[in-house]
Amino acid sequence: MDETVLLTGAKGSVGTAIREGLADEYEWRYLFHNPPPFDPDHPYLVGDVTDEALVAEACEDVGAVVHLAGDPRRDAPWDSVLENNIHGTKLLYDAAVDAGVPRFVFASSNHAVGHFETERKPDLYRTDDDFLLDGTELPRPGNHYGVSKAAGETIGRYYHDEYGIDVCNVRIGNLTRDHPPVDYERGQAMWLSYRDCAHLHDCALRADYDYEIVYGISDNDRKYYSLERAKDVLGYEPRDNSAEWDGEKRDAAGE
Ligand SMILES: NC(=O)C1=CN([C@@H]2O[C@H](COP(=O)(O)OP(=O)(O)OC[C@H]3O[C@@H](n4cnc5c(N)ncnc54)[C@H](O)[C@@H]3O)[C@@H](O)[C@H]2O)C=CC1
Ligand SMILES: O=C1O[C@H](COP(=O)(O)O)[C@@H](O)[C@H](O)[C@H]1O
Repeated sequence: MDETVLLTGAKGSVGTAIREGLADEYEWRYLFHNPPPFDPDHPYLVGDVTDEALVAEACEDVGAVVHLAGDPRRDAPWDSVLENNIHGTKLLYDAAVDAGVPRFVFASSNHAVGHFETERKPDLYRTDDDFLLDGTELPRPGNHYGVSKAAGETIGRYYHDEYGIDVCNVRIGNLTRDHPPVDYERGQAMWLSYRDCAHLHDCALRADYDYEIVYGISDNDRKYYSLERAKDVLGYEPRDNSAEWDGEKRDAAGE
């Protein structure tokens, strides 16, 4: 893509994985919540996604938005997710369609479907359990934060149907740098490595689709989220698998 790509939440963990992995692939415009404590390698704006004038400026002459900004806490209070996640996402969609942006990639979450786990855990976190969610299921949020992510997906559905903007919702699992979460079966089932995170977002910026919900995890043996949609529609080719880690990385033979 030759046009500028707006990346909100650019200083956060997911933003860092994308900036580090795809720095040279796009003409980025970063949106930081606060002045960054480093010298960014691309132009940037500073402010809040609920600032309508700021997001209008941020979306000018943009070919795609990757929207990560929000309160990521699983126990985030309702006031915060309502303002930062739901209202902020709605305002950014408004700005994007007003500016004629053709594509919007939204950071959804595993917590949008968290209550599918309630009657199945801990078995579904284990390799010998066949249960898989594939993105066609209705949301079953596990907390108010998950409600806000399901709302973000639905806001995108509306803006896609009403205005024709391409939308990809990435239900991100558990992003951790260098290795999967230790002593945390759920986290190992939904681990997303930094390089797979960058690659998945690269795919979401390049592929052809209309409205999509995909799971954003590495190809973990323990997974209970299907990767078929991400692979078939986006061309995602994950390279990591939490099963290859046991304190340190093991080779394919498990040694
Ligand atoms: N890290 C993970 O494993 C997962 C992350 N996600 C989602 O991905 C996105 C990024 O998450 P992380 O990078 O982990 O979080 P983070 O907290 O590291 O980064 C989020 C960034 O958004 C900014 N932000 C928050 N509210 C804002 C607002 N109103 N206006 C402008 N900027 C604002 C924060 O200052 C922060 O820099 C979030 O939407 C989160 O819900 C979803 C699933 C898993
Ligand atoms: O949506 C998110 O999910 C991940 C994984 O959830 P957890 O409850 O197993 O930690 C979380 O780490 C991240 O902060 C959150 O935004």
